[in-house]
Formats: sequence, structure tokens, C-alpha cells
Amino acid sequence: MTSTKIAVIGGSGIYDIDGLDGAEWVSVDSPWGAPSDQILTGTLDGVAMAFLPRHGRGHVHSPTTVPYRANIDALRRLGVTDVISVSACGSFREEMAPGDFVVVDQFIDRTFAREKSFFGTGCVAHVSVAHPTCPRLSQACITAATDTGINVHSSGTYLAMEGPQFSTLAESKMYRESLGADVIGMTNMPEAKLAREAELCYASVAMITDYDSWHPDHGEVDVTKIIETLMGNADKAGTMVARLPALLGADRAPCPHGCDRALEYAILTRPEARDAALVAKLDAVAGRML
Ligand SMILES: CSC[C@H]1O[C@H](OP(=O)(O)O)[C@H](O)[C@@H]1O
Ligand SMILES: Nc1ncnc2[nH]cnc12
Repeated sequence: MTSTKIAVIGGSGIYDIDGLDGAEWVSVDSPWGAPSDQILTGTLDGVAMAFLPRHGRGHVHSPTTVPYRANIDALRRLGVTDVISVSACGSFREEMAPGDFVVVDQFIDRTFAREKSFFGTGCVAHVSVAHPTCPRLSQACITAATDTGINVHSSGTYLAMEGPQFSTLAESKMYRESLGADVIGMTNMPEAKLAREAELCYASVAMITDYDSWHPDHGEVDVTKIIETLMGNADKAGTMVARLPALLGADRAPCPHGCDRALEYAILTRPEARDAALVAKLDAVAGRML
């Protein structure tokens, strides 16, 4: 058994969380650069918690420039075991309406201008992301959302686009009709891939804010409306998060789905061929295996 430490990565419109005992913003140094912001630490129902605003307080980082590697590394350095992303998303499905939550279980990664791995020349690793989210943690999010009275969909495919512009109408229709995506956002990739490399359980709660631009009865997406819808849902997200410590408990059994052992058999570079500088940077993420 290890101790649970739950991190929430708050997306657009979510820059803080209430109710932590002993709340303190702490700075965490990472060899992967500066994280998006300081990290709010504390406890909730006796369980250690951490909160990181993905875009920084004041919304400084664009989806492309969010320091994804530094963020995941910093959470790992803090001893986090479980990461929950709470994100604003557009919907490609009539029945996934603004105000609903979707606990995402698949991704289509269409981002192209971001660093997507902690590994590379001098230390090569290939982890599986066939199932990119943790079923145990996702189920806790579904239960917490249901308990909170949220209209929650228990699965969905999230298309991660580069942005920062929203999709064209043709792209929106292609993502929906040809690629079969259910929701769209700009940030969950490479975050989910990096969490897997760092052997962290990861779940993604998508808060639907709009119908992107495909829906004939809704105008094209715009950021003011997104933030309006988001603000109407921020309290629901907070209540959902507050249920999680009781559901997950302070003592943590190994992940039944192997998220916390993802690097076993993943590192290919022979010990004598590894780059010492890269190995040193990997101390938090992969120290267990190096
Ligand atoms: C505010 S509209 C677009 C912006 O919102 C989402 O961010 P996040 O996933 O951090 O909630 C979306 O991915 C875009 O980055
Ligand atoms: N329609 C949309 N496209 C991309 N990111 C979003 N975030 C919220 N709504 C979005």
C-alpha cells in the first residue's frame, strides 16, 4: 500500500480550488522547465491533494505552450499518484449537451507542435497508450459526478487539436463524421501520454461548453460563451472533486490496470548506452526503472 495523493489539473476558467485543509501554494522545480504555475497543496478528508492551473493563474499559457512535461514531472516530484484533468470541451454529439460532463476514455491526437515524451535520444522508451486513461480513477470520477447530480457520460473519444484557433466547419464535420470523435479540446494530449510515461493514473473529465461549429442550430463556438457556460459549471466540478478523496481513500493499492507500472519492459536503451544527462532528468519520472 502507498498513500494516495490526488492532483487536479484545472483547465480554462479553473485557476483555484476551495476547501483544502492547510492550503499552500508551493513552487516545484523541474529539470523539464518551469511548470505552469505554483501548485496548491493541502488535504481533503485526510487525503493529500494538489491542484495545478494548466494555463497558470491569469491564463498565461496557450494550449501549445503549456509546459506539459514540467507539469507532469512536478506532480510526480510531489508524490502524486492520481491525476484528474478537468477541461472545457466542445461536443460533436447532440446528446452530449453544454453543461454535461464526459469522462473521456479515448483520444485522437492531432497535435503537432508539442514535446510528447520524456524519453528520446540516449534513453528510448515505448509505453502503451492503447487505454490512455485509468479505469479505476475514471470510475471514481463517474461515481463522484453522479453523486453530485451531474449529467455525466461514462465514456467518450476526445480529439486533441493544436489550436489556438477553433476548428473550421469542414474540420468539425470531419472529426465528428469521419473520425468518430465525441468531444474536442486542445490540451489533453500530450498530457495523458506523459502521465502514462510517468506511471501516474490519469482520468479526464470533459465539461461540455459548446457544440463546436458543426451543429446547424447553434452558432459557431466563441470563447465568451465557453467561459459563461464554464462558470455555470465550476461549482459542480468543485463538488465532484470534493467527493474523490472519500471514494479513493488515503491508502492506495497498486493500480489494477498497471498504470503505475507502465515503464516495466518499456525502456529499450541498454544501461551502458544511456545518456547520463537524460537519465538524470528522468529521476522523478523513471528513477524506479533506471
Ligand atoms: C477557453 S476555450 C479553449 C481552451 O479551453 C480548453 O482548455 P482546457 O482543456 O485547459 O480546459 C481547450 O482545450 C482550449 O485550450
Ligand atoms: N469547440 C472547442 N474546440 C476546442 N477546444 C474547446 N474548448 C472548449 N470548446 C472547444
